[in-house]
Amino acid sequence: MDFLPSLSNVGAYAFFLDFDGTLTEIADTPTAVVVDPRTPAALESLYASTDGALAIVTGREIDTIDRFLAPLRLPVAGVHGYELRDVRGFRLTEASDDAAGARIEAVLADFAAQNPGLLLERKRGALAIHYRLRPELETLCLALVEVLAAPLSSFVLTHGKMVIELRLHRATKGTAIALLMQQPPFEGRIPFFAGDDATDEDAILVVNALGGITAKVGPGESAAQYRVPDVPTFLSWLYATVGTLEGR
Ligand SMILES: O=P(O)(O)OC[C@H]1O[C@H](O[C@H]2O[C@H](CO)[C@@H](O)[C@H](O)[C@H]2O)[C@H](O)[C@@H](O)[C@@H]1O
Repeated sequence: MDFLPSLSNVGAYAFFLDFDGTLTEIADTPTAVVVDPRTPAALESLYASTDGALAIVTGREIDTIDRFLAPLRLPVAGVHGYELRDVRGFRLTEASDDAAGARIEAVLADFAAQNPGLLLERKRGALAIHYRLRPELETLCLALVEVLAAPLSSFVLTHGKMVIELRLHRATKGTAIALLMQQPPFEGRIPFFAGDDATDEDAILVVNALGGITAKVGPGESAAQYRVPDVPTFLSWLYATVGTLEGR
């Protein structure tokens, strides 16, 4: 896989960027993430230069992204495409089985309480059990979530970076990008996506199919066209891209 080249004619693109592991380094816990102070300014500049064709596409809730990037408020596809904030405002893109989710949440909360270091992240439309501080519990966490999800056809289980997520909906980062690409200011542009994790592959497949550019940040198998070795290198690429725009 080639290294991500610099883009000419940046204004022709629609940018879709993952958050954790792409715009920020992975931290020990979801709340411990630190955003480089240059990043919101760079995103704001890219947003202006593309007439608003920039969205964060993330497993996080939109509110969480707003807090990390404050005071910047960008278009965001949150919880893997379940939440969407675009020119039409905020909406949920799919139905979710919240009643079954509440029953599973109770079991997982109990399990996390009995195993200090495990973190249960409750999101609108998803539950995530983080085992980064207790890596030896990976197999047990996976087995428990599989058992809980097995009787429920409406659930999707994904295994990310030291996290097992149970989605209560069928949206993906790919479906979110496909939706956004059908509306202004994204439509008619060349999609660009960068991401680092397993759930980003849904987005990479859609953007590849739309004739866009895809980049994988960090190691691991990917259908992306280009590779970026790590977060600092991706941020340098982003800052250089924005710097190029400002220097025009
Ligand atoms: O789609 P993303 O923006 O990449 O979000 C994916 C998940 O990111 C968060 O978890 C990951 O990052 C944490 C902070 O660096 C880390 O502690 C954890 O181990 C990672 O899995 C977030 O907490 C999840 O909700 C997102 O789905």
